[in-house]
Amino acid sequence: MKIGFIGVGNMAKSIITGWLTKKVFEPGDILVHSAHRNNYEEYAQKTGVIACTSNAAVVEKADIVLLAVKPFVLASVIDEIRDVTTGKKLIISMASGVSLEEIATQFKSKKIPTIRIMPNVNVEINEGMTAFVRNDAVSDIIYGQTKSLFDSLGRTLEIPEKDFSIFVALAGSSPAYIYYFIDAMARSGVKYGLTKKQATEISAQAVLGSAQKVLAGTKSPMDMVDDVCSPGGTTIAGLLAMEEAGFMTAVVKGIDATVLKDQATH
Ligand SMILES: NC(=O)C1=CN([C@@H]2O[C@H](COP(=O)(O)OP(=O)(O)OC[C@H]3O[C@@H](n4cnc5c(N)ncnc54)[C@H](O)[C@@H]3O)[C@@H](O)[C@H]2O)C=CC1
Ligand SMILES: O=C(O)[C@@H]1CCC=N1
Repeated sequence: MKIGFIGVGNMAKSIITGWLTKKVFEPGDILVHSAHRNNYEEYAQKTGVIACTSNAAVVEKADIVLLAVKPFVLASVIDEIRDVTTGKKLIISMASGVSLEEIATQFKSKKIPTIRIMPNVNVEINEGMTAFVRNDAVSDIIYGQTKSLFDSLGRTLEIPEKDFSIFVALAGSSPAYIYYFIDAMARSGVKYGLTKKQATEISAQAVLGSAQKVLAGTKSPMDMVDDVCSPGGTTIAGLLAMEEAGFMTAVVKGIDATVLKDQATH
């Protein structure tokens, strides 16, 4: 099976790395094309994936085509590939804020099997979180096969399309917020004399262990907060100071802004 990428930016490269690591695809089964010839040709030389000379060539040669361009470019890309896209090709879009209906309108056909996904950059280390929804042209078999390709990149979840905006906030965009939190913790460590490297490792490991404990699912996060807050201790002092600075409100406002921005793309 050949898989093609239109757009070879941050997200496409993260997915390709995740698949090559797990040997889900060989480099020779991956076709790429993007707007910047120097970038994608050099990338193809480095990784062994196949560089195509146009977006249409990717569609002609691939069985599955991932549209990995920014949302505002999607319409012009579909204009370029419409004539070579038949019902035998599976189209996967990861563009935030662009619905399946809008994609079908752009293709001028409801018969193009299309899956909308929302991955995150952590697919690069096979620890991603990817949401899925499909249109009526995608059979159960194709859908199951496609989902298992993404299962190799981390966790996957089928959700209704109406929930994609909140999913973007909680999983697509949130790695940036979590990296930012880790960096803020690390800077505090530097303030107290640690090197940035030490402080970053300490903070990242604390986030990783905490996330794994939440996913283990024995207790709610709030119960675990209580377990760490010894009466009269350091943690409750720190937590209350963070709340005074608006920690919970800052997070919720950030998620609200992400959702609104995603909805504004519709
Ligand atoms: N970066 C992220 O963490 C995530 C991104 N996404 C979605 O993934 C998509 C891609 O995002 P990024 O990889 O971050 O963007 P990017 O800017 O890193 O990459 C975009 C790619 O599209 C190419 N491109 C631009 N115009 C083109 C055209 N006419 N034909 C072919 N290629 C063209 C560029 O050369 C570049 O390789 C977006 O729709 C975004 O919403 C979804 C989830 C997470
Ligand atoms: O910032 C963005 O628009 C994209 C979508 C999710 C992550 N990055």
